[in-house]
Amino acid sequence: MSRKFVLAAAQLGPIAADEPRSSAVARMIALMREAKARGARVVVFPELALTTFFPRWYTEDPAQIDRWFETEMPSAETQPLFDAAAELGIGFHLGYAELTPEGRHFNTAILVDETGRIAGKYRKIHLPGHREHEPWRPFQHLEKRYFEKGDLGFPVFDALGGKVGMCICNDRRWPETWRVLGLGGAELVVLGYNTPLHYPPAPEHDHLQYFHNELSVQAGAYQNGLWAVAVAKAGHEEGCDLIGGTIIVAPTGEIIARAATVGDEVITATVDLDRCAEIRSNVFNFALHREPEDYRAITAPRG
Ligand SMILES: NC(=O)N[C@@H](C(=O)O)c1ccc(O)cc1
Repeated sequence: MSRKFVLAAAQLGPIAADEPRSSAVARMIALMREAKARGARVVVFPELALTTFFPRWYTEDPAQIDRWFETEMPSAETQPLFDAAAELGIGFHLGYAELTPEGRHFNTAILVDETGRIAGKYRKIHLPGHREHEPWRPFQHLEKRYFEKGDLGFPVFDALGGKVGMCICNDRRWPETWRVLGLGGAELVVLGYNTPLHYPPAPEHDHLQYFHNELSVQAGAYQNGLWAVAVAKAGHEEGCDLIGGTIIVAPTGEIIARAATVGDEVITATVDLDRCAEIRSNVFNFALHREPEDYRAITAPRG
């Protein structure tokens, strides 16, 4: 399989609380068709792409929470996305809230290959925000309340003719995420995000939200010599502004495609996985230049 292909990122605009899954899926199928028309082998959708970003609301009622979660994948409502992908012969990445048969809740993403097979699955490890109701905030960020920490590590999968790593949203801000994926051999990292423009604990940083997104993804790509795609759910959603800024980044750290709106939008770029060697055989040749003996502090257990 060729290691050079067109990658599409499909940014989603806001999803209303009362918007049915079927509507979000229809929007994604339209974007998938556009991606295919532009020659894409795979299309990357954001974190929690089937619903509104529900951790912004506090509830103590489990039923109110569980309605945002998927108990099967595909389900009757998401099957059309799988059918469209199989018909078009295109892979996709989808973030969703996962409720397991054992009653466990995860912030999850899957990678589906061109044949419709689930080739990879990841459960978010860095859960941001808080656990209890904090009424002083204009909106909540209750990921620590509604999700368990992921139990699948930072996985790298054989897909798209190469090695694909996965992480989700807040994970992108942590260098450890990227390094573990890089050490796992990832040549492309796919991730989605929901990032509010307003950061209530430090509003003086609001104007830096786009910058910090780019800084994190560009650094992760460059320092590990891999391609990265970061895809937003964006726009004014239930009174909360989410940043856009969907980007595709080369192993050199350069942004080679960028969304121009905060709505539904497809961006594409030609990705050549062989270009990882430009960095990985040189400045970040891990075998030659890494000095793990001196990195013990970052792997020490929490003290
Ligand atoms: N869905 C996410 O993981 N979003 C986070 C992030 O973008 O890191 C995040 C968490 C809390 C905030 O107040 C802002 C942003």
